[in-house]
Amino acid sequence: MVMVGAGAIGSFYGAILKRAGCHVSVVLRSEYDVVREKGFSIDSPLGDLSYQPDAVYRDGETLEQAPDYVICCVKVLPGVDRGALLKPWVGEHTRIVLIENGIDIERAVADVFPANPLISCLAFIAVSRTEPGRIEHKAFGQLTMGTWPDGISDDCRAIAALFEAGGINIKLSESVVAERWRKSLWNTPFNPLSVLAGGADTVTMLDTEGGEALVREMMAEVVAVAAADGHPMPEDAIDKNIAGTRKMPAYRNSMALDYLNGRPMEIDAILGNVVAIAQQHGVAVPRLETMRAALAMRDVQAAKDN
Ligand SMILES: NC(=O)C1=CN([C@@H]2O[C@H](COP(=O)(O)OP(=O)(O)OC[C@H]3O[C@@H](n4cnc5c(N)ncnc54)[C@H](OP(=O)(O)O)[C@@H]3O)[C@@H](O)[C@H]2O)C=CC1
Ligand SMILES: CC(C)(CO)C(=O)C(=O)O
Repeated sequence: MVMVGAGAIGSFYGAILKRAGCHVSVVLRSEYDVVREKGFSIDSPLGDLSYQPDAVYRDGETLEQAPDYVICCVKVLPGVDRGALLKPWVGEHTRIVLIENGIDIERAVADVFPANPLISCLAFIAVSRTEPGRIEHKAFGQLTMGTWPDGISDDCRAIAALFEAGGINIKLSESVVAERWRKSLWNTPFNPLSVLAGGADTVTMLDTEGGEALVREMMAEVVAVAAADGHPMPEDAIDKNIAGTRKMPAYRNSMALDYLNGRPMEIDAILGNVVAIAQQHGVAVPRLETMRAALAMRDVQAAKDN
């Protein structure tokens, strides 16, 4: 296995594969020296998952023998060409696995590797990097996965079995695109809203006057876009999402953490692509459009200020 991008998600799921007995290599950028020297230190309710990867590479190195699986865990950002990033590590028979948030994020990779099997995964986990090479896994960890654009191939079952052997619950889905819409029902409202509210957690967003109503309205827009795109959701999907979120302790999502740490945010993957699909289908999404424009302004201003 080669993990391309081993921040919070890549290093955590790399640890899981290591527990399953896999040979796990990582491709790193800023953390190359630290991880080469000390490995990853991972605090987790599953136990101490700290490990030394079998090999640590820099971006752009090459391998004599291509791996069976390349697992892409970088943020989905407009300036990041994931196809180019993966290229050195993907051979003729390599299966590509994405563990990343967002809607319609597979196409850019599939276009570069049309002949390689592509497995798309959604992570339901709270994990973050606290310092270089140090990861804090707070809760959850389930992966939902399927072959892109649909079906469950043997390759998909094989990698799912490895994650399960490492202690992770897996949901296999015949339609990973529908699963992305279901996750988007949560991420598309909550992630941008938390940023525009200055890094608000879930309890603040739901309990502030007008907060839950706004989240529900944004969710209704996502439901309408998903349905127009061929992925209708159950009628109680919004109620269930709100009730589920209310049961969780106050939680800051990955975009809120990026914002608070001055890192680029996945605005297009999580919100912009939903707005673009709404426009293709002629679905009105005034709240999502407003959020997208306001977040884009924040990004532009941050770039000017830094
Ligand atoms: N964290 C979480 O709880 C959750 C995250 N997700 C999703 O998972 C995905 C990954 O997120 P997360 O792990 O949190 O993000 P992180 O920022 O923690 O990690 C991203 C990693 O990608 C690396 N990277 C980026 N560009 C390159 C490059 N050119 N070469 C080598 N490495 C590169 C970064 O390196 P560097 O440090 O040098 O920038 C970093 O190690 C995102 O799509 C996110 O939305 C989904 C659910 C929960
Ligand atoms: C659903 C959640 C909150 C964690 O899995 C997430 O996707 C995020 O933090 O962006």
